[in-house]
Amino acid sequence: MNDLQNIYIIGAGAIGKTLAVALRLENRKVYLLRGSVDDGLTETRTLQVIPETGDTIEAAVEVSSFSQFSELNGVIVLTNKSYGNRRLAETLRQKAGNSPLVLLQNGLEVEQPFIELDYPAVYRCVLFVTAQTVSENAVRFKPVSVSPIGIVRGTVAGLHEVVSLLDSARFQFKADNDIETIVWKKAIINCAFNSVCPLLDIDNGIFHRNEAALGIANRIITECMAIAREKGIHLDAGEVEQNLLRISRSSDGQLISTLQDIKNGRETEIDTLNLAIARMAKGLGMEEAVRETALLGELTKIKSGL
Ligand SMILES: NC(=O)C1=CN([C@@H]2O[C@H](COP(=O)(O)OP(=O)(O)OC[C@H]3O[C@@H](n4cnc5c(N)ncnc54)[C@H](OP(=O)(O)O)[C@@H]3O)[C@@H](O)[C@H]2O)C=CC1
Ligand SMILES: CC(C)(CO)C(=O)C(=O)O
Repeated sequence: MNDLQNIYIIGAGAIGKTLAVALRLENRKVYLLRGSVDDGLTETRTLQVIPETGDTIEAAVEVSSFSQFSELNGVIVLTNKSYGNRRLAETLRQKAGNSPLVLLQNGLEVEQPFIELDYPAVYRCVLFVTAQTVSENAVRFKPVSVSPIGIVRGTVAGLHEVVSLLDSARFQFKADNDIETIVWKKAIINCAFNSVCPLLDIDNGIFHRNEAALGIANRIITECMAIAREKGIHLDAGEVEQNLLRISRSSDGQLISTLQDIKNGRETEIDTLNLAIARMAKGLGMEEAVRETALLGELTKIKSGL
């Protein structure tokens, strides 16, 4: 029997901590599990979430690791960086049983390792929030709009069940029946932000401040849309550009996660962004159509390894 009341959040980063606090404040049963380490420790930490306006909220959250659990019987929410998915898909397989997974991650093909290992229920979310770690137990958080969740593999009833378990006043979710289109739109925008900003070593505002940078973003949008079309996803280039500009204005001065990762010597998610587009293009015999997207991705990867 699956006890969906248990919510296991994997990855104690900016998003994982924020979600854990939002759910604890509604008395949900939350376990925050470390994604990159398994030190066998369990501790209760007081985590703080600092909004842009208004009062800081906080909650006591149990933080532990995989070896503390023989099974994860409930909803499993992935808030780890996408490059950890392949290893996590293997580590989790036995413990997860039939528990549904919800992926709160940027990028394309991030669900692939879980599909390959036959997880029975996989749901995908596109996050419309910004969260940044400010200290070990504090996160700055700005909800932009309600984050949609849709089905990769599962049922409509299952989708509504996970949405109602995760949705809360402070971190809102809704069910969406066309998540693939939203995933692509956001991923294309990230292909521009997560390569151009790190390569220029500049903040997210560059696209609304600099016409030449916006020109490069528009070429990336055009290239990626050609691949999206082949996958049956039809987007409007003008609308994607407007979304990119809106994010650029609203996050002026902020550094994109890939640039923060490079500055901190961590791996980046470029493999599930520009490099995922390049792999898909190769599979379709369309390498020439995505030359700039692929090149920017390769340069970003080189920069992260220097
Ligand atoms: N922050 C934001 O504003 C937004 C984030 N996103 C997406 O949400 C996801 C989470 O982002 P965010 O919380 O900001 O990222 P953080 O870097 O703050 O946290 C990610 C967590 O991933 C875990 N992790 C890192 N490496 C590995 C690994 N090799 N294997 C398993 N787990 C690992 C770590 O957990 P632990 O410390 O427990 O080991 C880490 O704390 C990403 O896909 C990001 O692109 C999307 C939109 C906005
Ligand atoms: C594009 C952006 C900045 C929007 O939140 C994002 O996805 C991120 O912070 O990783």
